[in-house]
Amino acid sequence: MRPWFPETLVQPVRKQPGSPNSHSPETEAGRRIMKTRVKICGLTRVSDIKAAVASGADAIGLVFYEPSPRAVTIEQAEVLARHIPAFVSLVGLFVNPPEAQVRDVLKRIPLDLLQFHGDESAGFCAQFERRWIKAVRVQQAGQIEKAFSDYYLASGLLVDAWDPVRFGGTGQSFNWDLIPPERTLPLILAGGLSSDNVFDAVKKVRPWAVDVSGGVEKSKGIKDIEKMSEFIKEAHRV
Ligand SMILES: O=C(O)c1ccccc1N[C@@H]1O[C@H](COP(=O)(O)O)[C@@H](O)[C@H]1O
Repeated sequence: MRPWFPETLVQPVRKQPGSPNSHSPETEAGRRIMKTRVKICGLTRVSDIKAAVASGADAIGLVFYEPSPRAVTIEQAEVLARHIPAFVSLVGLFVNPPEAQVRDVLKRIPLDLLQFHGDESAGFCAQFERRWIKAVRVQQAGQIEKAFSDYYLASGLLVDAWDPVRFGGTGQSFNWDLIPPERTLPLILAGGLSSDNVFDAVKKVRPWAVDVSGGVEKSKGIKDIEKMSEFIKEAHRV
């Protein structure tokens, strides 16, 4: 298994002969230099997008899954997308979508990344000529290792809590001990994160990025400016 690590993003640090790779996140140098990326998901208002960007969000997620209380229409998304500045990524979240739905959204919304949060196959995810990440709803040991292999063409693997009814956005966390330390793709940690636990989560899991929805809301689909700002501060404090 070829471990994934963004070596180009880490300042080269001279390595002592015989010491571990100084570019690894497990080393002191890696720890000092890595900044955990933050995605805020499920925004429905321009004012929330502006606040998330001003707080330092690296990515904004729009939900194209109708049963979600955070879902937006293509028309709403067109307006929201105009407020995403350069160097902030716009992510479109789908759950088991018909192929035509993804294509319709892509025709009108300048998405940087597709997030597939259902039971989509790797072949399905890879057909849109757009970078994509795959969510795994973690229930048992070994599932994440298998997903690293099944979805090796993804730009990242998102790990979220499993729920018998809902596909995500549940506000529930899961057992982080099930996350393997060896990773072949950038790992995005999600599920029940908030400013209360994101520091511990980043410290323990050392993810490439964190993704939050419910933990920074006032009510479903309505974000709380203070909570977003506090969340990003805490994620970067590690
Ligand atoms: O946000 C939603 O409504 C949603 C609906 C269906 C699938 C995924 C959804 N959101 C994603 O779920 C995780 C965890 O969210 P939370 O922080 O626990 O509320 C996150 O990756 C969202 O992008």
